[in-house]
Amino acid sequence: MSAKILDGKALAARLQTEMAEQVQTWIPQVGRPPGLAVLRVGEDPASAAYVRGKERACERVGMASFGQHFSAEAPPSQLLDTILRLNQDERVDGILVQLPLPPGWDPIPPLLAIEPDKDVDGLHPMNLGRLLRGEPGLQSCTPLGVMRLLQTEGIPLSGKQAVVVGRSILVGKPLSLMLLAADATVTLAHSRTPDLADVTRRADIVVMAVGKPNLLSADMVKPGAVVIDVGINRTLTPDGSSQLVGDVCYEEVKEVAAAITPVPGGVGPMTVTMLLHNTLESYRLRNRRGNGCSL
Ligand SMILES: NC(=O)C1=CN([C@@H]2O[C@H](COP(=O)(O)OP(=O)(O)OC[C@H]3O[C@@H](n4cnc5c(N)ncnc54)[C@H](OP(=O)(O)O)[C@@H]3O)[C@@H](O)[C@H]2O)C=CC1
Ligand SMILES: Nc1nc(=O)c2c([nH]1)NC[C@@H]1CN(c3ccc(C(=O)N[C@@H](CCC(=O)O)C(=O)O)cc3)C=[N+]21
Ligand SMILES: [Mg+2]
Repeated sequence: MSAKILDGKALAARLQTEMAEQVQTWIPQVGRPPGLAVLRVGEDPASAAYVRGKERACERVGMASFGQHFSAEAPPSQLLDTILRLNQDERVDGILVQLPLPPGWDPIPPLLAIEPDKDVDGLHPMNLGRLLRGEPGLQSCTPLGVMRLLQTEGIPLSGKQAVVVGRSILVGKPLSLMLLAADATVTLAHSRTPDLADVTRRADIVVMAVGKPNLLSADMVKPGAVVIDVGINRTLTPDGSSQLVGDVCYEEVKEVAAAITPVPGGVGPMTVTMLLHNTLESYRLRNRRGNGCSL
């Protein structure tokens, strides 16, 4: 038996089409499109590619993008001043700082400077606190994309054993809180987990968010489990071309799992889509207040 392929790319395309239609109906009521500002520092080629992808997606659904790029040698106060200006800019609904920042740049001051209502990456302590408390607020895009994919595919979470491998503030930790809120029993594993296979073999749902190719092999997966691969790794094939792979031995795990996300085409496109979703949510909240329109 071969696993059902969870097609994040197709779901992302569908959701983006819906959002594009909503944007077109709301622009006349609000008098402007939703706006997203993506801030990038330094010359990391992967970050540059992600930011391009986000800006393209923005334009596809009719949102305005207000990207800015800073040199790694620029004073960090330039980034902070820009954030404070964007906080006040009525055309901007979402602000995000692409991570990681270059060596020597502390991500905490910019993350704290972003107005929580415009924090579409969900990384401000206010929004992380809301997530922890189970209150409404902007939530991190990748975990949100994973949850949306699971829900759309009708995968039950309540009472299930969920194992998340990787405990970053961007992915693993917030995702474990969302799975917990959906009534899964959650285990959060990491590099100091002594016997990872023993932990993952108990799981009904395994999420890999590490950044190590082939870390999850078929013998580590319970037959019939659902496997979500968040990992994005660029590797070289024997013939020297570059290839994108996740954290899962995809070919062998898909023979034991009930369902699996591919890389590319799984979680990645959902991340970008949830960024647009958060920006739209922020736009609606900002324009609902007081002025009698029905967003
Ligand atoms: N598809 C998408 O949309 C996205 C993909 N990614 C990708 O997901 C991956 C994870 O990203 P991110 O969370 O930012 O990464 P981080 O590097 O911040 O975190 C990696 C986590 O993996 C853990 N880890 C490392 N080695 C092992 C191991 N051998 N066994 C178990 N756990 C291990 C680390 O443990 P410890 O805490 O002990 O160090 C850490 O918690 C990357 O490949 C990244 O590119 C990220 C964001 C979005
Ligand atoms: N502040 C911040 N927020 C982030 O959300 C954030 C970040 N920093 N830093 C880096 C990670 C990584 N990330 C991805 C986004 C899209 C794809 C994506 O679209 N992937 C496609 C393939 C893209 C390709 O071909 O290169 C796919 O998996 O199908 C992947 C990874 C967001 N991140
Ligand atoms: Mg993917």
